[in-house]
Amino acid sequence: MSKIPVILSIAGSDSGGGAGIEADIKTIASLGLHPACAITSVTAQNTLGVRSAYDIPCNVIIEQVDAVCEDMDITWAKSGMLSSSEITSTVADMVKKHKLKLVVDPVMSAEAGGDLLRKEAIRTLRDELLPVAEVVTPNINEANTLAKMQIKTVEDAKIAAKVISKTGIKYVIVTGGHLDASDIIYDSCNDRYFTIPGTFVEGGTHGSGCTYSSSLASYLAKGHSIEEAARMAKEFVVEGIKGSVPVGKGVGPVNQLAWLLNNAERCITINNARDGVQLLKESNAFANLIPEVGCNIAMALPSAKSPADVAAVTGRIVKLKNNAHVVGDIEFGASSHVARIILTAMKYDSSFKASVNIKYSEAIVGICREMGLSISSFSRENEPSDTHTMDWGTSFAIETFKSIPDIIYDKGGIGKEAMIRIMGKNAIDVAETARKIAEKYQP
Ligand SMILES: Cc1ncc(COP(=O)(O)O)c(N)n1
Repeated sequence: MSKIPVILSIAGSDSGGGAGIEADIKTIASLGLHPACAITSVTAQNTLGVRSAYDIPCNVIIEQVDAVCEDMDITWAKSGMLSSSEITSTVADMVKKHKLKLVVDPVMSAEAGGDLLRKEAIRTLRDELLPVAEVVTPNINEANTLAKMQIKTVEDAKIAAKVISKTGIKYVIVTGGHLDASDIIYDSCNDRYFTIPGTFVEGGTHGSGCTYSSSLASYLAKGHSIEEAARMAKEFVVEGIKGSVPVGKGVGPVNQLAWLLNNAERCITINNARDGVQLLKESNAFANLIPEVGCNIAMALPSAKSPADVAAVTGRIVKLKNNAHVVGDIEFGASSHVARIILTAMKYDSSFKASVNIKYSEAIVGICREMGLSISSFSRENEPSDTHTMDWGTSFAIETFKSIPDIIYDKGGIGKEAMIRIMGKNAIDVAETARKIAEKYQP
């Protein structure tokens, strides 16, 4: 059995389940690593703010860290809420004792309101904890406090990162949720900066700092460079913010499982497209249905919004010596034509996530009719000038039929090959239909 890294989170508990230890455990587990934890404070908290906090006695924090470090092989840890100078100092001692590589999230207050750090502990954080840590991940407000600055621009954030690095820490990452959404990394060993670009996204952000720092520690534990880990951690948080669901009356919590679920959906979708392609490849007759321009089979993610969310064959499927020849791999964003057809159909019925285009002939349409498939069509001559043919044509055929038909065809136009599209719920279904049509077709 191969071992998986264990990440130790030394942080406070959020009874609301959005931030703190609860966020860290979900994040680390989602990334396939084992989360261990040492609780520093128990907060009575919800999405509206912190009601109270009970600090765990230092000896109990020490016992928790000793217990897991003496048993498990732990290299990377992260710290979150360390409310007092004593707790901060204790954690610094434990980091040294167990030779932990530490990512520090310098938690100071809860986003929804409530201080989580006593003022006098800021000095201990700066003087004792940062010198023994690897990375610190302040947001703009935290960077202002640590660097004693008022950051207004990305240039200011760079200066602040360098100021904070004077504590002796290797990397300072100023997260940019308040500036232009990019994150600034300062590497003090090599005196260089990296910028991780980003765009603002809508969604719940409670727990975003905790989620970022624990995903960063996880990616570092997996062996990624600081730049790679920071890019991937940002992506993890962005998916969590986009995927957040409101669970209270205040600031919505980041959904730490969104990244994992999206990944699972992507695997399911790619595998389905791959199985569909395999069916077409194995069919002896399918090559006879391949149009001059080639064909593609595509399968969309359930939440697909653009061709980037649709898996298809990168170089289409072409006819080569009477065989179906698959050119390239199956990837997201590989099709624009078939992807647009699916995206349009999904606006009417989101369960129709797949399509394959095949050659048009009256005989083939006749076979479809005999097979009992529902059929609709559009004519390129009627297309308004300001539209995209596949968006308009698919909509037209669906609206005339009053639901999504199995088959949408058009007879082509000047320089445009006539085409049939098979519509379906997944790539295996549409490939099966294509195979059955092919078996009945005598070219
Ligand atoms: C126990 C604990 N740790 C950290 C945070 C900060 O998270 P946020 O700033 O998103 O509220 C929190 N609210 N509670």
